[in-house]
Amino acid sequence: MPGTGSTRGLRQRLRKASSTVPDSGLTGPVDIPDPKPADEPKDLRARLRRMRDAAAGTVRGLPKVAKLTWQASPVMTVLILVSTVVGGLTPTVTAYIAKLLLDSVVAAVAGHGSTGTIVWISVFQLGILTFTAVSTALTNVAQQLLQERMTLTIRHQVMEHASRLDLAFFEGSESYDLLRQASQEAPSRPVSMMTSALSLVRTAITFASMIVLLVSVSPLLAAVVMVAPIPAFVSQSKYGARAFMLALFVSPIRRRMEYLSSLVTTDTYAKETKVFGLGPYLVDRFRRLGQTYYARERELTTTRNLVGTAWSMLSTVAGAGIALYIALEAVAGRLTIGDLALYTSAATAVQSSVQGLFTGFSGMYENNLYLDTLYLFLATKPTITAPEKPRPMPRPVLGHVRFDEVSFSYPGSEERALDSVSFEIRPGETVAVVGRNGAGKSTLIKLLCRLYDPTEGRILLDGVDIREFDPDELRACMSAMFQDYVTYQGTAAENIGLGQLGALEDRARIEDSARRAGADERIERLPSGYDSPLGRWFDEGVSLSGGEWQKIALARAFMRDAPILVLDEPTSALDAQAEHDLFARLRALAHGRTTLYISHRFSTVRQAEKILLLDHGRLAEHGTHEELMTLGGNYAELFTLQASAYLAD
Ligand SMILES: Nc1ncnc2c1ncn2[C@@H]1O[C@H](COP(=O)(O)OP(=O)(O)OP(=O)(O)O)[C@@H](O)[C@H]1O
Repeated sequence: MPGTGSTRGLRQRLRKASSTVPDSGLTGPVDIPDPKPADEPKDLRARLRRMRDAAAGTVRGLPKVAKLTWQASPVMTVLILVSTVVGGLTPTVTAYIAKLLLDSVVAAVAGHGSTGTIVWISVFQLGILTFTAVSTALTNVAQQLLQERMTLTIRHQVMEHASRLDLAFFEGSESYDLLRQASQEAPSRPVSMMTSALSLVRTAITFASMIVLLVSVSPLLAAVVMVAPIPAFVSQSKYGARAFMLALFVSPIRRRMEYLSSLVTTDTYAKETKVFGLGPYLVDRFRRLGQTYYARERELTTTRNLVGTAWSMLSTVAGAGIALYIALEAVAGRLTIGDLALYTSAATAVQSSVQGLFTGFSGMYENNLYLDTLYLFLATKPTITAPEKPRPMPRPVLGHVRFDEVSFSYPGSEERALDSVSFEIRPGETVAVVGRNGAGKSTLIKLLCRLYDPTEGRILLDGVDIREFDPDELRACMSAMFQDYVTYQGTAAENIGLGQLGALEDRARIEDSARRAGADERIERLPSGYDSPLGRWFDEGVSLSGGEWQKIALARAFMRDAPILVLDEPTSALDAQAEHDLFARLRALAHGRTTLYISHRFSTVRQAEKILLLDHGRLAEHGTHEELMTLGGNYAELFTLQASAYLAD
């Protein structure tokens, strides 16, 4: 099996697996590479060496899991441990009792044994069986409860950690897989890992105790039992590694299939898929991907099982020969009938132990891989944190903003989204940011809210570098509405109230914010007013129009009585009247607070006290509308372009 579970190795494997299918699934080939790894070990020794490495990596992962399990419930952990040891010894004890029983029956038949002994052995056998049944039931209960508890604990940890991570983590494409796996796949893994590890221990105990028992009866038998499963072992080790590689290759294919499926089955995409007639095409792509995936899986599963069976037939034939030999030995009186029975059950138990060792081990290996993603996720540290001694926020915050030679590139990108941008916004000023698509307007806002830190330069609030404040406190003095605002599946009141958690239940304030955003009239017409559920998750949820949703998002931004207000295209979905009304109100609303808004509509832009024009990340022009028009530059050109569209003739 490939490599150990080091963090770097895991990242590489994840990347390699996702790069096996370069296309999005929408076009391109639908093939899956042959799961036969290029560096597949050629001989048994190499395979064993690789397995040993993998085992070492997997075993290293155990202490962490044991700690997690112990933290979740010490009692259940002990219960499971005890039952594992007991469970491991049971087959051996049962086989030995069966041998004793047979021998005493034979002795009694021959006339030199007592029925009393037989009764005692039977009672003992019943005791063992009852004990096994009870301990199995208890283990199942403990395992299920532990599973639930661990899943909750880990999901809680993942959520808590995710809520602390930077925006960069969520916007980066590499982190996507990590977050998905950590939140969806990992929570159930620690218990599975423990279960696999314990079943491995149980199997090992059975194996060892059987061998010890057999050695005491006949060392030759013990040797035979150990040698017989080797062929099966060989084939398992070969195909186990391939199955793992296939699972790794298949995971990106499955993700693409999920995506294709969601395009056809999700309401948000339904309009486009219907109008563009994409349905049959997407369904066909899904089908073809599914077929390839199935063909690979079928090939491997069939070969694995057929070859595996052929090899284990060797074991079976050898086993049958030996059974015959032992039977003859028993007839000759050199072994007892009990020994014969013992050999039969031992051979079966050891054979299935070998199988169990593999299943247990590959289970652990796989679980460990997922757990690595969990640890990797939990080890991701946010970079935007409060300094050791954060500077207290000024009281009151005046809202004096200064960008000082600010440059910024997104992580992993060479291009500068902002390039040496310097400007100043005086307290209470209303500033509009304009520029073509991709000019860096939204980026500027993200930096101001400290969702990212500048690569160079600094941003000052009331004369202090914003990195000196606690980011949470800084954000508490800002309110924002983003381009891709959230439409919460909640009531109208909740949708607005979430803008200021402390006032989530403050109906008067919520209604006031709605009024300021121009959302009040629509909300009052809803069946249950502010208590009407919005969105389609609810049976009676109301579907709002794009503009109506935007007004709700604006109302949420107005909930906060913040000295700095940031709005990214606040009127993109509003009708002309609503936009006009909003800006009329905004002037009153913005009074005394610094307001920064992005807009492509020059009718609203011209009302700002200052206009910043970004061009390819650089601040190309700034000034009032009149100043920029007189300048006759880019702004004047864009403004005239838009205005001329209205005055075509
Ligand atoms: N999360 C991100 N990771 C990498 N690059 C990004 C990211 N977000 C934006 N960019 C890039 O940064 C540049 C500026 O993007 P930004 O969103 O600031 O533009 P914008 O002026 O707001 O555009 P628009 O008018 O279309 O909203 C773009 O070239 C974009 O491709």
